[in-house]
Amino acid sequence: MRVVLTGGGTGGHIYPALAVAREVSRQNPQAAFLYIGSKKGLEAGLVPRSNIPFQSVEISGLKRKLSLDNLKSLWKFVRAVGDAKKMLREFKPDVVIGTGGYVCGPVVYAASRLGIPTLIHEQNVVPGLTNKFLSRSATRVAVSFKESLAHFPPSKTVLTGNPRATEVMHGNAEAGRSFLGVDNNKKIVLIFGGSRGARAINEAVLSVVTQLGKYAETHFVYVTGDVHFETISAQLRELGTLPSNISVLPFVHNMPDVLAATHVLVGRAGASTLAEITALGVPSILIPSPYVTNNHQEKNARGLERAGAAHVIVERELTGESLLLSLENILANPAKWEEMKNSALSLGMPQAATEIVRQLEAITRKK
Ligand SMILES: CC(=O)N[C@H]1[C@@H](OP(=O)(O)OP(=O)(O)OC[C@H]2O[C@@H](n3ccc(=O)[nH]c3=O)[C@H](O)[C@@H]2O)O[C@H](CO)[C@@H](O)[C@@H]1O
Repeated sequence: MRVVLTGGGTGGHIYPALAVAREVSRQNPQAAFLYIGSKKGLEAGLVPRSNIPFQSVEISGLKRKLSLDNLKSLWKFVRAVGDAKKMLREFKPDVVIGTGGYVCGPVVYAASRLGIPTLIHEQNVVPGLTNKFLSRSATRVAVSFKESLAHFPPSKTVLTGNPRATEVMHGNAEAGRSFLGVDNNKKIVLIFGGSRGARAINEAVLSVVTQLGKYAETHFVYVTGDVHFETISAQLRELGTLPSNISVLPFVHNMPDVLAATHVLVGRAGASTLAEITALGVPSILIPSPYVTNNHQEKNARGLERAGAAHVIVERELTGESLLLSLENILANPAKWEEMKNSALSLGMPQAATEIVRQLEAITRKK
């Protein structure tokens, strides 16, 4: 099978595409892949690490108001469709998979124009603009939540879940612990603010970081996000020596292993993160980003909270103290932790990638 993947901007769009690629490879070791992304998105750095060839088209997002910038974006879109068609004619894929973000637009659209079967995957409850636009021409639409079914044409839309759920099931807790240098007798609390890091979470953690030493049975893995790492490191240096039960990292590239070893997650409520922690049954404290379309992260997070899998702190109420209080509530209460774990597991869809590959096979056979 020859597969073109596209999706970009943030990890939440890129990792699902890579997870589908890995599942295709597991089932079909001869499969060949090409990833088409944007040089400006995180995909330009993340995709080459996974040994999938990467090519780029130039694209920018549309603003909601009519403007000169929008005309430029439209022109870029038309040019990117032309560039994508050339790449597709050369690679000759059997199927094209788009996982959201602006860059998917021209690539999936070009594939449809060339008569190549396409599948788009939507990670969020409320679909992004690009996927809404593409759903008219795509062969199949795969969604992560049943609430999203109503946003897409019923005849071609299926509920699969998010393929990252399957990916993290292949993680190895021992490998995660050994990567972090944490032995078996400590519980791991993992803190990260989505794929780009989150200033508000970083500030809350910084304000209480020197107090973390008192939780001697716990190891804190504090992931700042690449762009924030230098600033945070400088601020931490000013605070003097850090407690020994904390590691500070810019980004984690082996998240399935690290998550498999995680006892409690503190983080944003991006769709892929939630798919991962529900598949594994990791209790969480979620601080949804208020800076996203339709406040969709809070909707994602409240779903977990209603099920009893997470505690939600809205960003305006986030302080170092509110975070510690909420953490203590879980760490000091094993029965509550167990309950949250089981509630998270009840929401998990660990077969998602397998189901998506089944859909891919169905649409390529129909070609
Ligand atoms: C601010 C913003 O626009 N956020 C959106 C973006 O989030 P974002 O990309 O932050 O969110 P997600 O939580 O969906 O995905 C993050 C992915 O990056 C991985 N990861 C993260 C940190 C790290 O150090 N290493 C690592 O591998 C996570 O394990 C996960 O697989 O896309 C999501 C999926 O469309 C949306 O739900 C989010 O609302």
